[in-house]
Amino acid sequence: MQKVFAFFRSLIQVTAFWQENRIFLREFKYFWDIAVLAVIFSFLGAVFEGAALVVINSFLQVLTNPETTAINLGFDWLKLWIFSPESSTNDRIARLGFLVILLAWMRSLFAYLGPVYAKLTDASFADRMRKSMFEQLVSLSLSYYSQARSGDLVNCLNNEIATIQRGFGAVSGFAIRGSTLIVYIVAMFLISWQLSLASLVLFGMLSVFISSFVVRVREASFPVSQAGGDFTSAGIELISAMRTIQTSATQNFERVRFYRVSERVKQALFRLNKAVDLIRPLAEAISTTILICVIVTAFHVFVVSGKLQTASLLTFMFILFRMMPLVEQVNGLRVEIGSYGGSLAKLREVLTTEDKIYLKDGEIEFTHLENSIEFLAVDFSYNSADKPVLHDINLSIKRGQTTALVGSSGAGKTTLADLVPRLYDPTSGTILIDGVDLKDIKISSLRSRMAIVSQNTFIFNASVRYNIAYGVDHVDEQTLVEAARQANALDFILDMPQGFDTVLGDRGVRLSGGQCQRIAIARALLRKPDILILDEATSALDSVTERLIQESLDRLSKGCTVIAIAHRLSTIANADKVVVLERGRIVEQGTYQELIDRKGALWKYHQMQNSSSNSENPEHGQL
Ligand SMILES: Nc1ncnc2c1ncn2[C@@H]1O[C@H](COP(=O)(O)OP(=O)(O)OP(=O)(O)O)[C@@H](O)[C@H]1O
Repeated sequence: MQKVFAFFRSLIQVTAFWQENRIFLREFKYFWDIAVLAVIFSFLGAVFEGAALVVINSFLQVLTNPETTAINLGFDWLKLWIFSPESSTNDRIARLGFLVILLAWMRSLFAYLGPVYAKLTDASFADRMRKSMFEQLVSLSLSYYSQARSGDLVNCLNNEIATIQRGFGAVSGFAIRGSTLIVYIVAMFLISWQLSLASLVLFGMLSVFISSFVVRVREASFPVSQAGGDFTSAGIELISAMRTIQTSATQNFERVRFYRVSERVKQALFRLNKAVDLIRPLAEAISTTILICVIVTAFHVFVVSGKLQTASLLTFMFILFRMMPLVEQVNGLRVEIGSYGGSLAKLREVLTTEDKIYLKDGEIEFTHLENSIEFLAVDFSYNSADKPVLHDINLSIKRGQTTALVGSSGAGKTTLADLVPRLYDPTSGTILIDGVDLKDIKISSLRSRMAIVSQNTFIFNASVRYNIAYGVDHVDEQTLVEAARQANALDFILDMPQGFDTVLGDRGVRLSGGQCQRIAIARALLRKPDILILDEATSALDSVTERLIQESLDRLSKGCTVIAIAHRLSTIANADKVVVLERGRIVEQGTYQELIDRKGALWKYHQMQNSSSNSENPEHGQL
């Protein structure tokens, strides 16, 4: 039996449909039971509808010809109950009427349950898609984000998934209406196979005709997704850059740009809708023509010649009339499903794993640094097509020491520091941590023992409490207050309207640069890191704030192994080791005094900063 299952599974897996859509289809395993119930309920609804039609046919026949008993109800016991010899005509009509009512109520019950479960299936599918997107986004290497547009990703999360949910709804609607249609067809065949065959051939031709439009609609859906991504990007950029836009008085320039993207969305949607909307009226006109032709032919050929009773023709027409909107809906849904092609392609592009870089997790738990972190002949480039950003880095970072990275802007200091928490993997060479390859260490254990304090610390639009305790479980009030105190942040937090419960706004807009940094330091203090990466602020702070921050950084650094990215030489005079980088290469390393005495690169920076601070321009006092 298992072999049979395996055979079918492999058969399904090699089909082109599975290959193209497996990213979506495999999600079924999470909600297959709901999907199965939706299909069963919908099918039962269709079965009861078909049964009601057969009984209505009998009901009409008995009404028009009360003496008749030559009626096929499918079950002998049912026929015996309705047409029992002692029953009067009134009894038969009443029993048939009761049966019609019962079947109609059963149909209504399942016509309710079917769509409810179908919609739950759609919602479960969208839920799975959102969760898959999350899993994909958090497991990708950061280098992916250097190339991806955040607008495209937000558009996928928001609009494309909602669109696909509608598409999935269309598929289940297609299945539900399709199964009802099958039941109608069976009922039609029971009345007259000749008429049914003729109708089927005609409706089949209509279906083939519509297929050519589905292709056109699918093609028109791709520009809609592209324009949607462009528009979301433009929207995100507009809101994030509002300060720059207002201060640079570029509203007019931005208006032209924004209007142009919005216009592109309108045009793409117009072209898609033009293709979609053409089909319905066309299909309606063709269906009506088919219907009238079938009725006229049926009347002349079958009723006049006595091959079909008037009651049966009436029922046949009744079924055909009920079938017409269904046929239109099924065809409409086919077109609609085609229109989701662009969204499916976009989501597939994001969720595909084969063409993306992931960091393979290691297995060894990291608890603390015992000896050193060693960089051995490390090269790194952000993308294989780009030039390397780091070349032949050989460096030893000793436990408990402060290693300062110095160099001009773009020299590669941040990139080098980012390799330690494994935000990226070296393109070649190795990084060892206490002799173990960094790639063999469990990433979460490594990162949980590290803290990064940088000028770009992300502040969440949540309370001060949430921002400081971020990523640490169960922090009591006393520890929280103490961390804020140590970070010299307590005074300004208590001055805020709701103290630790004050919400800080998007990206911490309600905080000054210096306050953001102190929140970041408090966050790092709570983590009690073993390894600390400090990316010093390049923006000038007033001397009081600078002293407060330096003080809190000194407290934070105590007992840690520190990698400090320095922009002002004054902050690294006490470092155990200074590493000077130029264009991605280490040009010298040693203690601060050794390098100054050597009169090399650091000495040149030293001279530059001295002369610029003498010229009283603090901006020039930085590397
Ligand atoms: N995410 C990225 N994708 C592609 N290239 C990048 C990325 N981040 C940085 N770079 C490039 O890598 C080089 C080194 O950048 P890095 O940020 O490491 O320099 P830095 O020395 O820290 O500079 P700064 O002092 O200005 O912060 C630069 O040329 C930069 O353009």
